[in-house]
Amino acid sequence: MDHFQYRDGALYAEQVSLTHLAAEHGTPTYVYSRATLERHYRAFDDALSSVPHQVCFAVKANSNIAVLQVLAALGSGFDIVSGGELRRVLRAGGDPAKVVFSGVGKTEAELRLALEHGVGCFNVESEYELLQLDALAQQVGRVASIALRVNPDVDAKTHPYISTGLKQNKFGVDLITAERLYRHAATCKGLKVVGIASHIGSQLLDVSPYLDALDRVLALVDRLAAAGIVLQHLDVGGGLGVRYRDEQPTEPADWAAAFLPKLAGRKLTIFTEPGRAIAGNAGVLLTRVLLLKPGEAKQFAVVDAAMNDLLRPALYQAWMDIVPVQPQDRASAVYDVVGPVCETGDWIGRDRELSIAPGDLLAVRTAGAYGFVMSSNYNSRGRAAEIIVDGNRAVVVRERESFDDLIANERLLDPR
Ligand SMILES: Cc1ncc(COP(=O)(O)O)c(C=O)c1O
Ligand SMILES: N[C@@H](CCCC[NH3+])C(=O)O
Repeated sequence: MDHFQYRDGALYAEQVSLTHLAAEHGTPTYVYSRATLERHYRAFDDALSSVPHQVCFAVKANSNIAVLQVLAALGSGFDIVSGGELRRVLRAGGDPAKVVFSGVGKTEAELRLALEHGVGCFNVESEYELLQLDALAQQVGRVASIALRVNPDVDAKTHPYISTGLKQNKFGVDLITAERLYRHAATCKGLKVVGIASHIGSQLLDVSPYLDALDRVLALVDRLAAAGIVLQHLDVGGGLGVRYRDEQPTEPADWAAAFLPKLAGRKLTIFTEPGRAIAGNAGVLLTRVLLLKPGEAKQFAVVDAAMNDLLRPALYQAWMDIVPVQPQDRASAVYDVVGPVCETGDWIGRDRELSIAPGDLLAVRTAGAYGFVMSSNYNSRGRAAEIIVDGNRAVVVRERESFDDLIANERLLDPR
């Protein structure tokens, strides 16, 4: 359920007409709903309410500063993967003590920044990082709280590009190595061992890979405890899927009910890092039909949003729902909905039956996660505007990039 609903024949975000938003602010534009963000955050918070826990929103899914601000105000922590994401969290009023810092390639500058701001936990993903962090922490006179991100080698049964918990994936360290590294970390002056983390992939529709991963991780937790290394928290990662078409994703309450019994008898605070399940259905991408172009094999609807605005279809062949904002009663046809970018792979949807004409406004649904954040300036296109709706109010959080913005930081060679 989300707060994008039809009323009197037109699509609204909460109480705001998307037709009006597009008329006033242009397209392509991402629109987010505060109420949906809040409801999804609460679904995770409530699902874990029987145990000590911390929900850490995965900033990579949607790093819009107002989105982060809404979540921070609800008490959310954040899962970050770069210094840039840390800056955004701080700017949005997030508490660095509730931040977990994941990532396979943290730079020295990023580690220093995170140490300086006292992030809650470094989710360490390699031996190199562990040793580097210990040295840096000692250098700056701090102690870094750490978890090792373990790679439990389970098949999350998702798209290969978004599976992260198989041994052929670059993420985390295997369980045997992790045990050795924990024993070493326990002796390091710059480190405090506090937890363990695992994240096996994204857009997971079934809880069984989660449960398999958890069994392997808990076996390590118990082996460590027997060796005197007692962990305080278990970070189960994110990854719960959403419905793009007809998927039946597991709800947070059912997901929690499935795994919480496994923790009985252990005193572990649960961390989770959902991104898509919180932000996905909280956003749409508004785009206008530029023209209709009949071809010999296909009819094309050329719209003003392209793969630079929404990469998921081109990158993962992802199916995203495309709906008219003001459906009209006229003949329909089957179109490939494509953007203006000079790539055959630049499509938003294929073989879609739509009743549209040039100038019509379309909404790509479930675009609140991995939408704007994956956008680029390819073909020197300015990035889309971002608006957040709160009841009957709409706030432009980020203006559309102008052509001037695009070249503002570029320099010409001195004349010869
Ligand atoms: C370490 C980590 N945590 C959390 C997430 C968020 O995943 P999702 O948006 O699928 O919940 C990801 C992305 O897959 C990730 O790599
Ligand atoms: N960008 C991906 C998810 C990436 C998950 C990050 N580890 C998507 O759109 O589905």
